[in-house]
Amino acid sequence: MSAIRTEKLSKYYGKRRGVVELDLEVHPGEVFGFLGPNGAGKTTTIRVLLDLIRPSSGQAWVLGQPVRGNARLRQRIGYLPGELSFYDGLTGWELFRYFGRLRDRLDTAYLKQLLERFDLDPSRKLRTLSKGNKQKVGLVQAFMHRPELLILDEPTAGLDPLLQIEFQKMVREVQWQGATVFLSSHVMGEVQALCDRVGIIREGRLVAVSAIGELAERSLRRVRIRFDEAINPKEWAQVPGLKDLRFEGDWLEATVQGSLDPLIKAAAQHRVRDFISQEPSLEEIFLTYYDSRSAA
Ligand SMILES: Nc1ncnc2c1ncn2[C@@H]1O[C@H](COP(=O)(O)OP(=O)(O)OP(=O)(O)O)[C@@H](O)[C@H]1O
Repeated sequence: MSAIRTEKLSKYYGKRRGVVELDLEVHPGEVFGFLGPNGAGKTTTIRVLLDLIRPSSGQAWVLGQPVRGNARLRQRIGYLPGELSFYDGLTGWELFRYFGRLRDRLDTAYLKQLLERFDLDPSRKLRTLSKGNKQKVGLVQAFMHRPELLILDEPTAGLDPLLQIEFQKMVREVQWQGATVFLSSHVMGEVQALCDRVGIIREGRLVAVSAIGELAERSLRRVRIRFDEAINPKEWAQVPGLKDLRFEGDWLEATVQGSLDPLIKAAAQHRVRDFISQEPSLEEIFLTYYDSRSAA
């Protein structure tokens, strides 16, 4: 059983594209990052998964069940919306009690523990809270019933760095306890730190799904090699996968696409004194991927 599955899922708002023929699969127990620029279709996908909007065509399943008209599924999902403003007139407590009633479950001890972890005062009306504090309310309500699946739309938007770390700890804990986490994000560092796999969505279409490590392998990395002697530039022109070659005395610098192997084999013909390979950040990976797709 998949935690989330969509099949040829499309959503149009009139003529405007939301998402197009999305085939998505999230495995139970994984943390899956859903990445894409503004307007790519992340929120649209999430809203379909929660049955808040209906797709134009295609289907979606959550925890093995069709999402359509399946209100009971919501009790098993923790959802952090991008915007909580709908509940502005309530205090934190009122909101938590309201959700407790909706879900038929309120574990006050666990709730208090979450409030403490997120350093949140639940007695204030949501309207009076800063963006960061509102986000904390949203996170607490998403986690408080220990859901099997968490669907989080931009979970750390507005959180300070310490709370971002606390959030990451929470995600790891619930994953350890068996939950699945699906999160949309622009924050590459967070995705890199947390996610097992990522899906990249662009203009409504899923353009890549990959384990974080594999994504890194496919992308560019900057390499610097220092040799024991000055080197001859001509020798390197034929090495596959090298771009932007630069030579400075006994240093060679290059951008490598794909496998490092040809470069390492060529370098091994000489005495190597130093070798520096810079792991691409997810941001670079992302840009590389987008650039190569748009050039194609
Ligand atoms: N209610 C709506 N009516 C019309 N168009 C919409 C509506 N909601 C979304 N769209 C359009 O659908 C596309 C996908 O939007 P969506 O909000 O899903 O993207 P997103 O990836 O979540 O972006 P962001 O990161 O900015 O939240 C966009 O072109 C957007 O303008």
